[in-house]
Amino acid sequence: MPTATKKTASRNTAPGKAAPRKRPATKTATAPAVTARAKQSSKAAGPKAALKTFDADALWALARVGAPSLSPDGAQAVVPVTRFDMEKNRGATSLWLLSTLGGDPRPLTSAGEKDGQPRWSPQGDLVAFIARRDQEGDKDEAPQLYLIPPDGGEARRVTRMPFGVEAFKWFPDGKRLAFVSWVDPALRGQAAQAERRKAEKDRKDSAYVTEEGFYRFWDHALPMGRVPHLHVVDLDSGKVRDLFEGTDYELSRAEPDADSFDISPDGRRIVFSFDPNTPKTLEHRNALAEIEVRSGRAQVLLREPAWDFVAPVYSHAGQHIAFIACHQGLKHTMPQQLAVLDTHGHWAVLSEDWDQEVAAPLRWDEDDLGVLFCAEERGRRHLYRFDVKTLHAFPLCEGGHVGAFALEAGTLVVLHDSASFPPRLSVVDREGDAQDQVLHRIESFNDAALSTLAFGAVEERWYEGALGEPVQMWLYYPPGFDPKKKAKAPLMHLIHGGPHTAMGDSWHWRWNHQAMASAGYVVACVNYHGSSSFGNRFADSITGRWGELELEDVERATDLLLQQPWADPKRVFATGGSYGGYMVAWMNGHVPAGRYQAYVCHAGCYDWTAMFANDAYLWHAKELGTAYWKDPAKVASQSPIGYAQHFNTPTLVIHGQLDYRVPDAQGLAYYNTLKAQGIAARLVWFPDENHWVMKPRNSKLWYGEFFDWLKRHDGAGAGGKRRRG
Ligand SMILES: CSCC[C@H](NC=O)C(=O)N[C@@H](Cc1ccccc1)C(=O)O
Repeated sequence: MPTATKKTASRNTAPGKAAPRKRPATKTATAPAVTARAKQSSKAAGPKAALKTFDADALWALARVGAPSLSPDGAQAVVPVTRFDMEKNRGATSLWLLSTLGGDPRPLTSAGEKDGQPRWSPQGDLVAFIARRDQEGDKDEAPQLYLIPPDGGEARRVTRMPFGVEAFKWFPDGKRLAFVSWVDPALRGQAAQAERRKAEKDRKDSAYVTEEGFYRFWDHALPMGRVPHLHVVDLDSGKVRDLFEGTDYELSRAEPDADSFDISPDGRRIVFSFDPNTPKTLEHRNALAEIEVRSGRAQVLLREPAWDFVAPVYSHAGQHIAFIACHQGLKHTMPQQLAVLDTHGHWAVLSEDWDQEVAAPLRWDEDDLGVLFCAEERGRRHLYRFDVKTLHAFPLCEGGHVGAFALEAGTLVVLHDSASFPPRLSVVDREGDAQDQVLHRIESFNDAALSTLAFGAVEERWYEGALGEPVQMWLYYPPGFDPKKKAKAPLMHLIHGGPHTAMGDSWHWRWNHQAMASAGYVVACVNYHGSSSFGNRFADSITGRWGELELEDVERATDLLLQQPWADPKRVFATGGSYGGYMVAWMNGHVPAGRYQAYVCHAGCYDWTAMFANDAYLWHAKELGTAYWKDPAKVASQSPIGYAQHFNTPTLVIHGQLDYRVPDAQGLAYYNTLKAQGIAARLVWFPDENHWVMKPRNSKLWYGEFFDWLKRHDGAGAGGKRRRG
């Protein structure tokens, strides 16, 4: 399994359409030198050892490999690796060094610390990373920047930012770092910020008071009165300068990361994306500005009210800036496109004729004639090189799912996963023909564990969905599934969120398809109308009529699957998270009793009017086609709450209190409504989880509750009847 040389997923062709364009097959080659660690472990597993069931424990026992950074010569990669301890209910991230030529991995920092976002210095002599450490009795109150030589030694703390460090990049001279920290924009100097930090800490009252339109995000309140500024630290002196001090500039308040700015190759300028509007909202369109590092003078490079501009990166020659442009003024679902700005202020969208969404980060190829980025395509995610002259996108590495990449001195490394293996690192062989794409594995952190586990087959299917249009569905089968066997198999829809996301041949740490299939279910993931990766028309098709086409797509899939001889009509379930949770609540109000034996609704959207309490309240109004005060009936007609009188199916409702994307009142209102009507329902409410369940023990409980609920309603009883809770 871990060193598979072929794709696990088979595919059929979209009905009424030409076969998907021919693309190179991905092959995975064994790394030039297999590590001793991998050798030992596969020996321990033994060729005939019985394979174990892939369950929550096995899922959490796997190492989680993060995005790589390459040494300037491309010979080594540094990566964060997180391991969890179910017993202790926590994880630890440490940094590992991997040779891109083959060889044993080497720990750079020791486990027990949360060391993240490693970046190799341009000279190759240091690795910088962000950590919160207790070093020689000196404990960080917030994450700080650290440096460590790649050949070992102690890590050195380089910042003591009162409010911590979020993200950073190296200056080309290797002597400075640019980084993000949230500060009070009214104050000057680090001492004043430190005072402010103390005042925040000593505060005895606790109210959050604001006049901002954007004040909470995902699972946290934004700092009151503080905003993200770009800073520079000089590594020799430790001196820190706030580049935005005394200006109105700030980076995005929605988790500003290292993609929101870039340093010019001569180190003199920094380009960044910012929201030029006041007050800020999550829905504003960003502009691009550039700051001269020495003088601190900033100027707006590009601002177009109808466009959102993010993720700028300089070309190697410094003559061009590639960035992501999204024409939201035209339509809020417009795709993110690749654009380039030159030194004369001319800019152009390059990927206009390419019906795929460009994802950050962007990276100029070494010849400055192409830009590398990842993009989804029909339930997969590939790494592309977009040629800026021919405007042609060429896949450099096909997923599965390519999550991240790094390029240095001709060495291209990808972090990629599939339905059958978690994220792993490989070197992409760029020599030769793409038809014969070869990946060289450079680590084997999970190979031993995976070799002891049973995984089922994965299949891509196309069928005629709503509007008579082709719809893609992925089927994950239980290990050893034999369609010819007499015993019937239960069927489970796993409905994705978004709605503008997609499920496919990828690994999922929270809703793991294989873990669900391993429990005996044939898991169906329908990429319903509205899903991303099938072009803008498909994504936009549900605007103003949420629920309608998606339901038809799911229902048609159920019809199709129930025709299979192996399908057990008494054990049909639908589960989903977030927008997928919305879908199962919608199904409860629209599908006749008995069709599905039970639902699981995780963090589901239930009432689009009350959803105005969430952090993205302006976004769903656009998706629904109106705001509730303008056309309450239209909003109600797209809300499951409007169909409560038709609810009929037992439902497990799960929600986290720290969920600001879909506030837990949504789940509680749904649960209370089911209870009030005497419909079987169970609530799993986490006081310490957000939109996702992130803690090992909570996740294990989640899987247990999930499967118990389906088992309890698996058709032996009164399918279709209302059941008393
Ligand atoms: C700028 S907000 C993006 C919302 C995002 N959708 C992506 O397609 C999302 O978080 N979706 C939630 C569900 C949701 C839908 C509408 C409003 C709030 C939440 C999800 O499914 O994860």
